[in-house]
Amino acid sequence: MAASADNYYDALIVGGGQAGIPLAYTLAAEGWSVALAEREQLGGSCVNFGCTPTKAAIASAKVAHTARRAGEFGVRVSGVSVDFAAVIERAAGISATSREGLESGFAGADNPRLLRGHARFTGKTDDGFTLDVGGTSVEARQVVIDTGSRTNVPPVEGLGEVEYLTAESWLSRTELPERLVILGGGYIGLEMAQFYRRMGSEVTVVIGSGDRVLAREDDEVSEAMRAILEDEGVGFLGGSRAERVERSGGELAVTLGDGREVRGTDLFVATGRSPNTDELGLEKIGLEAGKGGYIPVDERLRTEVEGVWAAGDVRGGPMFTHTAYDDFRVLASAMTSDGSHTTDRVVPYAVYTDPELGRAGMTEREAREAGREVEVLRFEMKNDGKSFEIGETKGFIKVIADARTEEILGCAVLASEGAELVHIYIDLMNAGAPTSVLRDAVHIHPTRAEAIQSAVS
Ligand SMILES: Cc1cc2nc3c(=O)[nH]c(=O)nc-3n(C[C@H](O)[C@H](O)[C@H](O)COP(=O)(O)OP(=O)(O)OC[C@H]3O[C@@H](n4cnc5c(N)ncnc54)[C@H](O)[C@@H]3O)c2cc1C
Ligand SMILES: NC(=O)c1ccc[n+]([C@@H]2O[C@H](COP(=O)([O-])OP(=O)(O)OC[C@H]3O[C@@H](n4cnc5c(N)ncnc54)[C@H](O)[C@@H]3O)[C@@H](O)[C@H]2O)c1
Repeated sequence: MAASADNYYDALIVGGGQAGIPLAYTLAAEGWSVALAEREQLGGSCVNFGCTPTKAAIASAKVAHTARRAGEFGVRVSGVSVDFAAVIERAAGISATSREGLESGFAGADNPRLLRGHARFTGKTDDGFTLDVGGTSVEARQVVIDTGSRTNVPPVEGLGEVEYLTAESWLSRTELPERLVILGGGYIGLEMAQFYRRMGSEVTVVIGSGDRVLAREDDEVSEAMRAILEDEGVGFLGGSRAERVERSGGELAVTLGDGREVRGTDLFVATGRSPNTDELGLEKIGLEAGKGGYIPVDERLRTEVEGVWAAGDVRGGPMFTHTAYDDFRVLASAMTSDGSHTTDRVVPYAVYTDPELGRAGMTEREAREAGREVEVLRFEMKNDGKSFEIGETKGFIKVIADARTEEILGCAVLASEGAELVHIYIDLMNAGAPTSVLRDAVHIHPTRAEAIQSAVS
């Protein structure tokens, strides 16, 4: 494919996120003329306010926590205190370094070319699409939508009149909230609850209509996670959504649907994410977003309009960096090769609390609902030698296996470094291997990988 005249491209990628950037380079290397439109910062949610800075901040929280526990290890550390502004500065710095790496890749490059500005469709041509990118008209034969998501602001009365933190804004708050109320008991709510608590804030999480944090997980996982955070002093209110917020004096009062009230100095809204598909001019090309604004795609990430593809958070389904990155591989395969790489995949994920929850596949509830005959295997981390020796005994491992074939259907590793350890199961799942492969293997002693083996032995 030949490079074309100015403002005409073989492919325009809308959004410089986790799928868009690698795809731009891959298509360009295949000889396509490629442009990537980005309205804010390269790297999207993950690099600029999501995975990268949250995990950097969580690392600071772990250091503070470990320093406070030093006495348990016979080490004297006196007067542990947190310089919150420095913690934020470190996290923001790590985020900036990652972003600058992406920026330098595009600097001065002609293919792929970086176009700055909001992109929206303006129409369809005989062999492609026209778009406006920050006031400039652009034409492309194929378009990939990778525009990510934003905080879903719930219909809570008074929310528009008060200041609140979100996933997008937390990095600009350099003063430690004294008493923080978090709306949402999902990934963001829990990770941030433990972070702020370890920094020194008083924290209350309003879970929402249900009573369980991480509502998709099995009851025992949700309950253990809540108990671990309660142990560190995080408060929870479940069973009712927040319905009204008011500021009076220096305080915020959050009223729940059942009349209960929780007060704090600050509010963090973490009630889910909405796809950035409402300002794309999809109607100009006859593409209709589905429920919740997500763009319906097939297993090769084709939308209903030929020549338009969607990747990452906007395509519905799992909203993670690693799934967005795998979407890039699906698209590269579909757009330039035989299309054999599809979204039929084992999807793992982790919640970066301490201990971490590493997860893959079905929960026990999902496996039973799917009619599978299951064997449930469980191992307590307190019974693992290495975990005992290093003082990281919280949590457990749960494996759901097919009772007949021993194939691993799902697993939950709620343990220190659980996000790393779970990969042993993930690789077996991808290989379609039975638990006997792990049972008969020799694992090094003492390691926590022994616990992964003990769970299935
Ligand atoms: C606080 C937080 C923590 C997270 N932690 C993790 C984690 O630990 N692990 C994990 O796997 N996932 C995590 N995620 C999720 C992960 O960040 C997202 O799933 C991932 O970034 C999605 O990638 P994407 O390519 O779909 O979109 P994004 O990376 O968000 O990229 C979309 C880009 O499109 C741009 N854009 C939008 N509309 C337009 C337009 N019209 N024109 C031009 N540009 C546009 C945006 O500015 C943005 O740069 C976290 C998310 C949050 C919010
Ligand atoms: N470690 C990770 O991989 C990671 C970390 C953070 C975010 N993410 C991604 O970001 C997405 C969004 O995370 P999230 O935590 O915002 O969403 P979530 O869907 O995980 O949780 C949303 C929570 O908000 C609650 N809620 C909804 N309305 C409410 C109201 N009015 N009052 C109180 N609570 C209310 C829900 O009951 C639920 O507990 C995740 O699905 C995930 O894909 C991933």
